[in-house]
Amino acid sequence: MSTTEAQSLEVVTEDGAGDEITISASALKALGDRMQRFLLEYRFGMQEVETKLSILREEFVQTHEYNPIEHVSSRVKSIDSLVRKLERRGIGADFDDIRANIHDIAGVRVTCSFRRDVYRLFDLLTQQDDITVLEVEDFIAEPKPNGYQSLHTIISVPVYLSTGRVDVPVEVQFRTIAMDFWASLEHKIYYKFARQVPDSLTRDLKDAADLAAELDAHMERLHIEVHGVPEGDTAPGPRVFPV
Ligand SMILES: Nc1nc2c(ncn2[C@@H]2O[C@H](COP(=O)(O)OP(=O)(O)OP(=O)(O)O)[C@@H](O)[C@H]2O)c(=O)[nH]1
Ligand SMILES: Nc1ncnc2c1ncn2[C@@H]1O[C@H](COP(=O)(O)OP(=O)(O)OP(=O)(O)O)[C@@H](O)[C@H]1O
Repeated sequence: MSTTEAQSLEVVTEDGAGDEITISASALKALGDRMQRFLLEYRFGMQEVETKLSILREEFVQTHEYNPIEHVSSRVKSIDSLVRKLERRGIGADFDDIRANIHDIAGVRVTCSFRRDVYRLFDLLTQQDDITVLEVEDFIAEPKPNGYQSLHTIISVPVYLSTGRVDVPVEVQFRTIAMDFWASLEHKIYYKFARQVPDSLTRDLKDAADLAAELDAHMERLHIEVHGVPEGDTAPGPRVFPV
């Protein structure tokens, strides 16, 4: 097949109907290449944040003999998930529109030991002078109605490419192990019920989130009883964020 040969593609739309579109193989390849290139910038932004966190973690262990990070996970949003979000928000498939409107294509999740570590790590990351904080949502101070808790921020990180500097938005979610435990299971339940969770289950999930928050507070109290407040810890909890 030549690279310019026209290809007929069957595209299945939301209502299950099939649309026929015709596209040349070279146009298809160019689109694929642009998409890869588009996502690559987000991968680099995500890697920058991962490196910053791993430096903080190592330095913490060396200096304070304490590791406030339980684990870090990250992902670049899949094309499927991105397309679903664009449809949900009524955004067209234009790269500039996607860049301007979707800020969680690169995502990093930092699971900390205790609530105070969540805020401390947030400060240590966001106060670095090559980072710009674009948005903060504190769902720990104000949990979502279903009980979801986490501290979310969208930060912009500079990435230096052969073509120059690009500033890449990265969503960073900070949470404790208990918050992560709840959110992971809730996510599974939510998808099991195709986002239509029965009311009784919603109430049970909220109760479970409250229990997780109590457990966090309890374990943190015990930790402080045994180890005291960590040296240099001046950021124990929620406050007004400068955004
Ligand atoms: N398990 C779970 N995760 C959540 C919940 N709310 C938010 N999240 C996570 O946090 C991310 C960002 O949430 P929001 O700040 O509400 O995001 P948004 O961009 O305003 O809206 P959406 O991403 O469309 O939900 C989501 O993509 C999830 O990964 C929740 O109720 N349960
Ligand atoms: N900031 C993040 N860091 C690390 N993992 C994440 C982050 N955000 C979501 N995830 C995880 O990545 C996986 C894929 O999530 P996906 O991007 O498809 O949807 P979502 O972010 O949960 O929802 P939405 O479509 O509402 O943005 C899920 O397991 C989700 O928990």
